[in-house]
Amino acid sequence: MNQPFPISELGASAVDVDIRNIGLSYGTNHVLKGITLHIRPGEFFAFLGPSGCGKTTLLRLIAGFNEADGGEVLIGGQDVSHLPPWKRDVGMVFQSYALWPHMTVRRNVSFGLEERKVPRAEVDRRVAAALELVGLAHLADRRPSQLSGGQQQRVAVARTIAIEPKVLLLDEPLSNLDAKMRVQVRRELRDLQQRLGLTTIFVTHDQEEANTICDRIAVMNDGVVQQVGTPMELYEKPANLFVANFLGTANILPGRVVREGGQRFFDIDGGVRVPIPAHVVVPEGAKLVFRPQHASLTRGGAGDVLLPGTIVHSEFLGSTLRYVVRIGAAEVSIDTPFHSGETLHQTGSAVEVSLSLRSVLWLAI
Ligand SMILES: Nc1ncnc2c1ncn2[C@@H]1O[C@H](COP(=O)(O)OP(=O)(O)OP(=O)(O)O)[C@@H](O)[C@H]1O
Repeated sequence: MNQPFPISELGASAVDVDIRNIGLSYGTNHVLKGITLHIRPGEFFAFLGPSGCGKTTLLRLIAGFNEADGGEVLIGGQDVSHLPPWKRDVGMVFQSYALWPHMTVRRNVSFGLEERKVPRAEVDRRVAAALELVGLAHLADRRPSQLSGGQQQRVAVARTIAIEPKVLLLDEPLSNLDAKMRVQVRRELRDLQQRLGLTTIFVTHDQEEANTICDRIAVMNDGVVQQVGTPMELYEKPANLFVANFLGTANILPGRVVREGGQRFFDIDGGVRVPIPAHVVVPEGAKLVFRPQHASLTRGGAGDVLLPGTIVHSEFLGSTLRYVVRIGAAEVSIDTPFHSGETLHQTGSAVEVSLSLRSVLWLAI
């Protein structure tokens, strides 16, 4: 997929997608609860969230396959909320690929163009260009059953970009591929999207997939957008516990803020007390949250926050030592870099978990 891009000047006309206060219910099941998002022109954007949170429903709604109870969808500034799918200029790649089994690869790609009454010479040009772009020109005469999963996925992409959509919608396009193929195809998708400069929305429940290929991510849960940001923003500054947990591993210590003698403390459930410096803001109901790699283990060591604990489990993972440590009533994971000659702390030994206050997140639900 490294050929120069020969299809028309899609990138030059990249459009934005504006989703305004979208609501959708199936009976009493409120699947989308007032979703508002702005996807920038040429952006690779992900809807990320657990199964059932409403991502596919939202994607299908942008495509025109679902109708909202309220709200608007604008593509390139045009309100398409009441237009049928074929009038929206969007292309959707389905999880199942939905290829015609009895047609060759070439016919699968040309079919949609013929249906649209595109002139023959233009069909041939676009099909050749799309197949070239996904690196499948040499397999144009095969049928889908004679292709690997990754190749079938590329046919589905070729068929979609051949219609020259303004927006590309991808519904978990990698989920039917094995782990190795997923990594390869996701790179190809990113590369293709960059060369096309095509506004692309990608649905996934896999944080690694979203992190590696998308510019920005909307993290969704239960029909609500929890946070929008770049992968790094979401990881470093999660807005709440759900986002912290969904993107990477988060250690969560429940407890409560208490005041004694003019000083604030965070009493971790189970009896460990941490002083809270005056300048630190702790929201109502917050828990003490930190990433495994932001802590270290010391015996009488230094750190803004020192939490006494007991080693529950330890593992040597090559470059990293992973510990599970009991602190109060909770268990946390700590990853420390392995230095040559170092030995593991033994299970049952008393340690101190050392944290810098800068790496502590005070997050409520
Ligand atoms: N046609 C439908 N009729 C009734 N309920 C539906 C319909 N389509 C989806 N739902 C419900 O809407 C909710 C959201 O479904 P949706 O497919 O959007 O979730 P998702 O986040 O894409 O999940 P997954 O990752 O499992 O595909 C679910 O509770 C689902 O059961």
